[in-house]
Amino acid sequence: MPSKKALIRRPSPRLAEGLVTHIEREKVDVDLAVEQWEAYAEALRTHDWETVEVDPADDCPDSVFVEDTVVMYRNVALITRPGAASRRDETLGVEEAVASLGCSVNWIWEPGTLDGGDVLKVGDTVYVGRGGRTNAAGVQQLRAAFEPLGARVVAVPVSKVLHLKSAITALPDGTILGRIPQLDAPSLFPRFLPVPEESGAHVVLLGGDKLLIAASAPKTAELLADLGHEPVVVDISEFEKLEGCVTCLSVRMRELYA
Ligand SMILES: NC(=O)NCCC[C@H](N)C(=O)O
Repeated sequence: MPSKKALIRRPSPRLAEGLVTHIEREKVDVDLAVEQWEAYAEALRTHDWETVEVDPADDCPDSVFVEDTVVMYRNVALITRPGAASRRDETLGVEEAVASLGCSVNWIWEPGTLDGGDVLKVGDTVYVGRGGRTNAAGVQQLRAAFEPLGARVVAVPVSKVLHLKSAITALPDGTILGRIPQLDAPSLFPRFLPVPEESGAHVVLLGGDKLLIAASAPKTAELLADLGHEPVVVDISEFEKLEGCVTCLSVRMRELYA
């Protein structure tokens, strides 16, 4: 059944202590981050997504990046086991939230690790990045959870960026957006549109032609508008300092049985 709910999670007051792996640490303005997060949530609501706030996890600096803690396929919520040990407590509140929305709940178990940022769904194809945060057992467990539901799981090596979705996302027609130098195996993706900026590789599909995209990717927004899409621009500079992007601040739930 179609639904338009999006999980979001308010930034922790300790956001500035969030993990940084592939970029230099820069000072994060937490007040500005909260304003940016509120504007992001408002952009979702403006485009008919009902936002559902997971209880805040104030002791978890990276908890705003809620995408990493759960992967949805149909009405099944796969609670992850984040690759970074410091992020594992984030899943508790998320599990409660998805259960209260009526999802079937499944889990990644030790020794598996998987971050939601490594999972890109394009129709029934589920690409999963095997890299710094997601291990082989995590890939196997994802496959076991979703293939019986009709998914085709394609594992992709990821060594150059934090997550698979740091390098690519997909347009509504399935075209993959990204930058070839950030990919280990670009030939795995059948239809590929190179973008002019790194953060241009990240879009959130809002419905119809509308795509949420970061203010740091103006040339990509222009390119996408020129191809008939409607970019909806949000400034997420404070989250980008922590290797976050537009995708990681929400989890869209499109097939709830509510
Ligand atoms: N899915 C995502 O892109 N998540 C971003 C997570 C950033 C966070 N600082 C981390 O390193 O885990």
